[in-house]
Amino acid sequence: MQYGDTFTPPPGPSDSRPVKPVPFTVFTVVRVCLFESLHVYASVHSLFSLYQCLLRLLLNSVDNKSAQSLLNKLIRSNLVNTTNQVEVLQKDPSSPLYSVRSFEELHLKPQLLRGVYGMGFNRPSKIQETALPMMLAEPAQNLIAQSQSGTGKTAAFVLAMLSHVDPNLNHPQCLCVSPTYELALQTGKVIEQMGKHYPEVKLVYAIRGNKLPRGMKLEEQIVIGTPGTMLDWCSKFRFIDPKKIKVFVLDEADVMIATQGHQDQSIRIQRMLPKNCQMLLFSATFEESVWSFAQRIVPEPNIIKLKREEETLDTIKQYYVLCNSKEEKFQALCNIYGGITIAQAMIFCHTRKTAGWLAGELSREGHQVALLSGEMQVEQRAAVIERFRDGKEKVLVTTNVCARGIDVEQVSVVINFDLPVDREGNPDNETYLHRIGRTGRFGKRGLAINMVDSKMSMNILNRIQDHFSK
Ligand SMILES: Nc1ncnc2c1ncn2[C@@H]1O[C@H](COP(=O)(O)OP(=O)(O)OP(=O)(O)O)[C@@H](O)[C@H]1O
Repeated sequence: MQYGDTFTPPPGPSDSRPVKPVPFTVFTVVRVCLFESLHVYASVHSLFSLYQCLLRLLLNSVDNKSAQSLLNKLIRSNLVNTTNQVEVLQKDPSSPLYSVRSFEELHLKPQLLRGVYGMGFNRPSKIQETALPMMLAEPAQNLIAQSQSGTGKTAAFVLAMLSHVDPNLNHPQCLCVSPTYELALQTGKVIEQMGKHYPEVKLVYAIRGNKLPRGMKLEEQIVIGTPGTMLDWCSKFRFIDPKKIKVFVLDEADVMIATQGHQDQSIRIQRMLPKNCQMLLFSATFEESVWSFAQRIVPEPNIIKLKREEETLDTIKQYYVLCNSKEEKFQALCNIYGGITIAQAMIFCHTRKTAGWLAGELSREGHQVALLSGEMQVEQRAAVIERFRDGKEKVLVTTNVCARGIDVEQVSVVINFDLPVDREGNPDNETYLHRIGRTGRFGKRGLAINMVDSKMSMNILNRIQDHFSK
């Protein structure tokens, strides 16, 4: 058994965004140094422990208890001090959570400021402090924005929508298009939480299953949904008058274009909107295809883009475990099961079949796991995610259906039981990034474990490493 630690020091200050650095006070430097030393100690210690744990597995002295207790230590050391860590990261110019401003300085409405603080947000993240002034400017400015998974994009555009809405007008004014039913519901929840003290603003979901009577005109100011239903509501059923829309948000653009039909539907919605409607597009990754889609849909945009090496988060440690077969991967997983369930874990498989098999085998071993895969009804999928979010299940076995956007704060471990590959068997770098981004949300520490079972999968992992230069 071998391990690969891809941890590299955080990159230097980014020049890709117009952020003014603040002078570091002695106090800040001392705090950061102290934190970093503790962090390095914890990392070295953790690495050593993981190495031992993996070595034991290799030597086939599969001693469940000690392997588990070592991994437990590793994971615990990654779970402590998260609040402190977020605070430190928000003061570190190289962090995506860095901020020189407070929410007060962003001139939010008082009701929204209360909503933000009520959610426990102390300071904006980099994407929030950079994007919000552009999104709230008059006249409206368009934006194409990239930021790493879990750095606060959703919160940013939700704030923008809530800021622009006129609560005295009872018709849709903001449309937000998400690639999946689950993501639409999740964003809706953020709108509800953030708009808690702004009850005049109402929200409706344009998602499959939400059937409205013919001829109805919506009174809610914000509509959030998936592209197909949103398009029907704007054109076929005319529940929405697209000419009255002020803000159009396209979330997870990379996922959107990966789904058959979503790209065209989004473009058709956009074509119905007035010229002065504000267009906002967000994505965690920007391959060439996403980029050209973004430019088609967002005219004259402001652009916030990351450099390639900034795409992965340094708060997520990435390892790999070498095995020889699917069964060996399963055995290795059983050995570390106690560790991964200290908090919550997501296990990604390439196919529904493997996910079903793995969930079945883990259950037979007496482990309590949840299974989420594409063939389930959307309502069933939402219920599984809800149970997982409430912590009723500690482990979720899934396919790529859950790789993107799902925000469950307590996920501290992501396991790639199968590495992500595209239809041609090439590494799927974007999916890799989205999968590991389910952990390490907003500065929390996370662990990603990749299971390698052949020369071919080792080659794929190496290519993923090369792609991100990490
Ligand atoms: N300023 C903030 N302070 C503290 N927590 C925050 C802040 N902004 C967002 N969060 C929290 O961080 C987590 C990730 O935020 P969010 O879902 O907005 O990120 P995202 O960039 O949209 O992620 P993804 O790319 O995976 O969709 C959420 O749990 C959110 O509540």
